[in-house]
Amino acid sequence: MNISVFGTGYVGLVAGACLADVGHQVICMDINAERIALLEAGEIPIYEPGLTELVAQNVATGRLRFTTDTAKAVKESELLFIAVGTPPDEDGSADLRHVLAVARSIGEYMDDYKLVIDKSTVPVGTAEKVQAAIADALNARDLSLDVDVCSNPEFMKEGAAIEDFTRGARIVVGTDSEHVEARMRACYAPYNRNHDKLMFMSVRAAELTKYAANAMLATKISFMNEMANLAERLEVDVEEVRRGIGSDPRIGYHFIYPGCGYGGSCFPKDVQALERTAREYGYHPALLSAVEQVNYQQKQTLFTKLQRTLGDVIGKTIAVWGLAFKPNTDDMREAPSRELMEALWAVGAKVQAYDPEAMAECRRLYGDRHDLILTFDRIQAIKGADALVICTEWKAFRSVDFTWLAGELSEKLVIDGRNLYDVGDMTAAGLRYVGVGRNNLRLVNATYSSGEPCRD
Ligand SMILES: NC(=O)C1=CN([C@@H]2O[C@H](COP(=O)(O)OP(=O)(O)OC[C@H]3O[C@@H](n4cnc5c(N)ncnc54)[C@H](O)[C@@H]3O)[C@@H](O)[C@H]2O)C=CC1
Ligand SMILES: O=C(O)[C@H]1O[C@H](OP(=O)(O)OP(=O)(O)OC[C@H]2O[C@@H](n3ccc(=O)[nH]c3=O)[C@H](O)[C@@H]2O)[C@H](O)[C@@H](O)[C@@H]1O
Repeated sequence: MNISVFGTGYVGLVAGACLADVGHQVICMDINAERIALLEAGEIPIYEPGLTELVAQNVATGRLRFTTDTAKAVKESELLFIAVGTPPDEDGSADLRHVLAVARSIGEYMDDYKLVIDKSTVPVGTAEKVQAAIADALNARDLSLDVDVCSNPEFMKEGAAIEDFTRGARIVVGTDSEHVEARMRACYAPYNRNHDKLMFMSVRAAELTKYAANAMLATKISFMNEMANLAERLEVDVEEVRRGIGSDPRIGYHFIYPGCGYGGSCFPKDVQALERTAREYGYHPALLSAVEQVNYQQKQTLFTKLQRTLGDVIGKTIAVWGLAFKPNTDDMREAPSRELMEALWAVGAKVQAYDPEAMAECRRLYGDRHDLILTFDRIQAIKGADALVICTEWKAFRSVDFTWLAGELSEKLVIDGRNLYDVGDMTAAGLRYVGVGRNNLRLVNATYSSGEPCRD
């Protein structure tokens, strides 16, 4: 099939490359000329495991092409995927500017039937707005052409995006048209061989399914972070509780890892946008507000724990391991590391940071500043530091020589935002170790008693 994908970000580029890989003819279009030039030169603007090879292979076969030419992308394909960003607007709702700009361009350039597929995460009712924007542009040209709009939300995770796209649990399509159903079945047939993963539903249900999925996952995380904060006060190790509840298949082990708060480009913005939608429709979303509130509080936990254990962080040098919002990506959008570093800088502390993939992104975000040193490796980040804080659970951080670490850090303090280590091993090496919900803040600081203040 001839497919165009608008937007070559995490979703558009992965979707485009995967669809080309199963035999479709794909054009990836972006208004960012620099990005397209990079892609045409064989460079990938983001870090996503396996993507460089997948793009190269499919460009070589001629099935994957890049362009900044909107008219070409509209005219040459029947299936038009919209995969542009939907960032939060000032009031927290999803900003549909980019989605509707693509819709207008489709109406401006189409000259035969098109099936428009909303892959971006968009609020309930957006497909109708996309249809209206296309119709307006067609009217302005005095044309009446058939066009269908369906919803096909994406559930991939960064760092495992190719695997998720090609072997995801389900493919949700919102449509009430038999023709659209047939075309979408044909498009996804290569991924649908073993069992039927395609789920057809109403357009509005598909749009809400995407937000409900992200909100449910964010709720699990905030719930577990709340348990961690409680466990700390009850002198319980939350990791034991995690194993205890995860073993119940009704709960499961996924997304119950306590930590320093969820980040990334989606959970924060999608929970906020769903909350906004609820309010718009006269419903008070008590649970969603609490999920957000717990996460806001959790993102401060690393700095609070540092302050509580060190007393004062002014003038200290803090080593930070992990800058990306999660492992296997270079994405630092809403990353807990940013909250920590900005809080440290505000009180006059220095940061020595290392991340296997996000160093360039960190430099792009913060530029050259005297209180940020990006080191060549994780070892260099420790040299001359007073304490270590772990923000991202990259595999390479899992095995460490604790005795060496205790010898290097002047305060012998490790704040572990991802609970990577065993409390006993760390203390045996002479380290003061503070995890999240690990019942050990009291051990490292006798003055700690009342816990962190609750945010109203
Ligand atoms: N990042 C992720 O893992 C996932 C994201 N999503 C959703 O998918 C959508 C896209 O997300 P990302 O790929 O992360 O965004 P992104 O910000 O990485 O990329 C968006 C791209 O769209 C381009 N763009 C903007 N306006 C355009 C236009 N008029 N025509 C063509 N290109 C245009 C931008 O230049 C940019 O390259 C969002 O709605 C997001 O919520 C859904 C599932 C996973
Ligand atoms: O809509 C989206 O963009 C995507 O959002 C998430 O994917 P992503 O943000 O890439 O990454 P996740 O693995 O879900 O992690 C999100 C955040 O939650 C945190 N997390 C995750 C799991 C957990 O148990 N604990 C926890 O704190 C991670 O550290 C990270 O900061 C969803 O998992 C995807 O299904 C969805 O498609």
